[in-house]
Amino acid sequence: MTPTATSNGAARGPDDGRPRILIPEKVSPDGLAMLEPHFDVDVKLGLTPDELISRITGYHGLIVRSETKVTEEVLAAGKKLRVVARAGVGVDNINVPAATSRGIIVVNSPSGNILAAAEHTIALLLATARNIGRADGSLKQGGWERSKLVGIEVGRKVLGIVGLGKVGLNVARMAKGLGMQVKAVDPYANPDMARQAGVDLASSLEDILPVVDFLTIHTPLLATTLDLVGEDEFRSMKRTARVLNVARGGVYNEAALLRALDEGWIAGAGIDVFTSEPPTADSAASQIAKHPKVVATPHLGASTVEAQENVSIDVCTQVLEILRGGLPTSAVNAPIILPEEYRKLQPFVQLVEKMGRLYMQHFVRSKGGLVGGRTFELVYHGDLAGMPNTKPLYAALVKGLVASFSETHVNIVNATLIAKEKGIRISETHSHQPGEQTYANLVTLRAHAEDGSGQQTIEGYASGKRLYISKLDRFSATFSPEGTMIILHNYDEPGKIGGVGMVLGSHGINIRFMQVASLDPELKEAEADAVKGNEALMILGIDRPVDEKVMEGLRKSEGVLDVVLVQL
Ligand SMILES: NC(=O)c1ccc[n+]([C@@H]2O[C@H](COP(=O)([O-])OP(=O)(O)OC[C@H]3O[C@@H](n4cnc5c(N)ncnc54)[C@H](O)[C@@H]3O)[C@@H](O)[C@H]2O)c1
Ligand SMILES: O=C(O)[C@H](O)COP(=O)(O)O
Repeated sequence: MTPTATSNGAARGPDDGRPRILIPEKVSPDGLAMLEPHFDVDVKLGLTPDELISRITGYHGLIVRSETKVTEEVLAAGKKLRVVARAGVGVDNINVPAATSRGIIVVNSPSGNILAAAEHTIALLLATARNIGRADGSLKQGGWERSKLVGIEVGRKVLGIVGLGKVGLNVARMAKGLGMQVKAVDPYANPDMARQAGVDLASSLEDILPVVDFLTIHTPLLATTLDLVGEDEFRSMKRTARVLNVARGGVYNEAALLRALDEGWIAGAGIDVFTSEPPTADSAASQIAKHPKVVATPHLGASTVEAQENVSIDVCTQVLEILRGGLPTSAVNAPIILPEEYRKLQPFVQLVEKMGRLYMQHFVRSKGGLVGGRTFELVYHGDLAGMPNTKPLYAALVKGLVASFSETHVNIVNATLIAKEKGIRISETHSHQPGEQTYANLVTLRAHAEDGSGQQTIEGYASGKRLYISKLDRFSATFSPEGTMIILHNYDEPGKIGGVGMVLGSHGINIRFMQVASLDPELKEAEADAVKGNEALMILGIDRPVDEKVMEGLRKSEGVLDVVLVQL
């Protein structure tokens, strides 16, 4: 085969035994210099998707930024690929599940560019306030427009931040330095950090929209944050307000943003990211980019010399480590369990992650707030209590809890750090109480309310590879935490099952299984007098997700106290 040129100018053949790394985007040389003594590093800019597919065979590592689409086809063609590194945060351009199924580790740099992204947000904030883009454009065209381009001051104005994570918190600190008042919405923000940064935490987006002069979103793009701000939200803002997006295209609905600008519901926008990049001709994204009330940049949030050095060193260190057989520090998809512990703990890792997800979906959503707080206790019984290393179970709980509100990828390496960042406290108890032999391999998850008002409990166990939930709050049950489920809290009276079956049947929804969980026998006696009849939980496994109409129908069924849709 023809030798390929390496980034340090040397020419080597691909078969000389050294691992090979392909870099199809501009990545800072600082990290690459660490790789070059050990591997063949090929920088090949401007590859088409087909060229990438045909070239990737024979490479052990691939390092990309946001432009390269690492599709299933690319991964399938990369027969020798062991690692895909994202020199940045977002991995939305990488098919992570396909990488996982092929055992390819995906790593990123979660913090290397956050300062750059925060500073870019502030740059857009000031540019929208002072019409910098239009003024610069007009002057370059020979104009001298002063009276048309009078701006506003940002000092003493209100900045609303949605998503007070790494970037959001830095934006908040910088905005305070500009003399702004900062209000933030983030159900999982760390209140201590918010207080220290001088940020008022609000309970909902609706609360802040009418009062903010600027709004900036710093959440990941998830199902729950797609179109977070649409027509209704824009209409509820001040007509003088301006919005900023240095997160991901899609957190503001682009069609709604265009209307809001055209019809004067808001005064302007500073936009760095779009749903398609570069925006396709005539799309809402391209009209926004060209709009006179918009200052637009081509996804430059992370494009500083310093940020590019940071992310390059971050990911190249990990590529080096992985290709030498070590563990990465920021793996997006690495197994959260080490091989030697895998066999014994694997079913429990899945169980505990599902218990975390069930907790977030059942208790948190059903009560409309974070009633259970962030203090958790994991109790291991039976054989599990004797396991010396339960770190994978701890990591699995953090993963299950944060999955519903963050795209942060939790693994055994970063779980403690992420729990700390999110203000989640987890204690682990190895229960060796006598007489527990019958509870071999049982796990109890307890959530303690912050105000001391009580606790919620989920219990589960694994039998071989099968997982079961045996207790949900005050109710005893036996069901597999699998797929889509509806959990109804109801009075345990005759006729309930028929009523619920009718509602689901009328919408053509098949029931896969049904379980009635009754009040824990010990509680039953104590509570029997206090409640109107007995309460029960009805757990229905269904064949597909249902819409709000079905949920509303179930809520209206007689004797139903609460209904929650759970996806596990
Ligand atoms: N434009 C760029 O070049 C650039 C550079 C860096 C990061 N980013 C993007 O910025 C975003 C934020 O990055 P980060 O590092 O701060 O992430 P992060 O995970 O540290 O913070 C995200 C925060 O959003 C919160 N959140 C999630 N859902 C929410 C909701 N519905 N309402 C309110 N808050 C919610 C989470 O609790 C978390 O605190 C990511 O999408 C990232 O890809 C863009
Ligand atoms: O997710 C990120 O890290 C940013 O969006 C930056 O993307 P980039 O590396 O393509 O600049």
